Amino acid sequence: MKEYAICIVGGGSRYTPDMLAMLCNQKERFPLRKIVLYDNENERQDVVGAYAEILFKEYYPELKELVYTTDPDTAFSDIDFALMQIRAGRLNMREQDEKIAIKHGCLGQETCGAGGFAYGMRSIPAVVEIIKQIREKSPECWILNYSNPAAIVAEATNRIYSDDKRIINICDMPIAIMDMYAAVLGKKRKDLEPKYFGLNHFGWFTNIYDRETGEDYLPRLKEILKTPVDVQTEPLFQEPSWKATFKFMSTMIQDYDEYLPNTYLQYYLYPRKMFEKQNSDYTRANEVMDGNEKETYERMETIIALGKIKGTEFAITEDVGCHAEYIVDLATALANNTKEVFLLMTENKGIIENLDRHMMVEVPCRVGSSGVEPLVVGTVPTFYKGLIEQQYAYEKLTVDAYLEGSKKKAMQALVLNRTVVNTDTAIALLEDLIKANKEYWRELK
Ligand SMILES: NC(=O)c1ccc[n+]([C@@H]2O[C@H](COP(=O)([O-])OP(=O)(O)OC[C@H]3O[C@@H](n4cnc5c(N)ncnc54)[C@H](O)[C@@H]3O)[C@@H](O)[C@H]2O)c1
Ligand SMILES: O=P(O)(O)OC[C@H]1O[C@H](O[C@H]2[C@H](O)[C@@H](O)[C@@H](O)O[C@@H]2CO)[C@H](O)[C@@H](O)[C@@H]1O
Ligand SMILES: [Mn+2]
Repeated sequence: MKEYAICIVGGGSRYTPDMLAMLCNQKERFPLRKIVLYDNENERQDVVGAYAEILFKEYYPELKELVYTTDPDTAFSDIDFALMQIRAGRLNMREQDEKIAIKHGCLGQETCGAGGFAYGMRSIPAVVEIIKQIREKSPECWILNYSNPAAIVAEATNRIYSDDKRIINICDMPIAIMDMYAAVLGKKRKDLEPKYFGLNHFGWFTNIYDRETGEDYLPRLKEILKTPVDVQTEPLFQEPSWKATFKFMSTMIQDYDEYLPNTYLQYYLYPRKMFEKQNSDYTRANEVMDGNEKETYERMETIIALGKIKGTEFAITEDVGCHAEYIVDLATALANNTKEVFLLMTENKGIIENLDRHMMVEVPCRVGSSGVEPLVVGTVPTFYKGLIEQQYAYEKLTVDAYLEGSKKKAMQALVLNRTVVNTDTAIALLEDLIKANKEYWRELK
């Protein structure tokens, strides 16, 4: 079996340790000769790198090469896959995004509304530059992007690298939701086959079929989920904000009982309610910095001090979470031509007949060694069409604003976002976001 070389871009991410564990677990199916970790911050990369040395010595002795570096030329030479998970501006800029939006009476959220807009304007140049550097060194490698806001990054990369069919944008939220469906049905996620349409963080499940019997569980799931369920599928979901998100799904299903919504629709369909729930002094960024990020780094530092993982409480298990699992499954499908179906972002091209052909939709796609083949959806009803078109216009205008350096388009994008709406708010918000993002955004005129 061919052995591959992969690079994790944003190697200092709090998601990297689980991804590395997943690569160890999957070595039979997806054998590797080289793993590269690349980050633009030395201090972070060195910690994850030192942790990876211990992990691979114990769990992946067959691996020929581990490289951890902040040099892009070293990182991107001779690789078959780049898994990208950068956070331009890190979590302290996420905190700014959230708090500036709240100050203006809007929802403060990482990927939705004004926060997602600000993050998008930082992510586009960073991701575009990294892709350019990767293509100089490894023109054929698969680039699998998780970096958020994925909808905006996908729109930008599709416009800027329109001929490059080896860039794939992916999100784990739909499968995290499917893990929850599987749990309440007493099944495994891989027993289920979804039909889904929409944009990233803005979509609906229309059917959940049993892969073996063909039964559609959607009616049963709607009944079950009208009552809030306590989701236990990921340790992270025990945090108060995730608990509240999954709990709120029941309200959405009671109000809209046609399809099953992505959790992120709560922000667009109930922006006032979501705004009222926020704590302007302590947002999700604070929760993550004080919680998951800190714990992840402390865990790696403890392991480095111990010098071992096996035989300790940190020994890796089969279950390393769906974020890592999904991206490694996707890489495996590309490498081994498995033709598995994934929910991915892809150019519409008629898959959803009554929507713009160039829209970056999130739909089921078959994946094999020749790439991504989206599966037909058909037409979508007026309510969903209206919502999607407005949200896509916001995403498109955000990318236009970046490409043209246009303040007018930036303002128009914000007005179109259902979490902002008012023109005076959009203008004031934009001024504050420009000031906060001086170091990251191109100049808007
Ligand atoms: N698509 C999805 O469903 C999904 C799911 C989870 C996380 N994410 C995304 O994954 C990313 C990582 O999240 P996190 O919470 O681990 O963030 P993090 O801040 O812990 O890690 C991101 C890493 O990227 C590095 N980085 C930033 N800019 C860089 C650049 N230009 N070049 C190289 N490295 C750079 C940072 O130094 C940091 O170590 C974010 O974009 C997040 O939104 C996406
Ligand atoms: O607030 P955060 O940073 O904890 O999460 C924001 C991300 O939420 C989704 O990803 C989930 C994922 O669905 C879940 O399975 C698990 O792996 O945790 C992730 C969050 O930490 C969402 O899809 C991402 O785009 C968000 O960045
Ligand atoms: Mn996502």
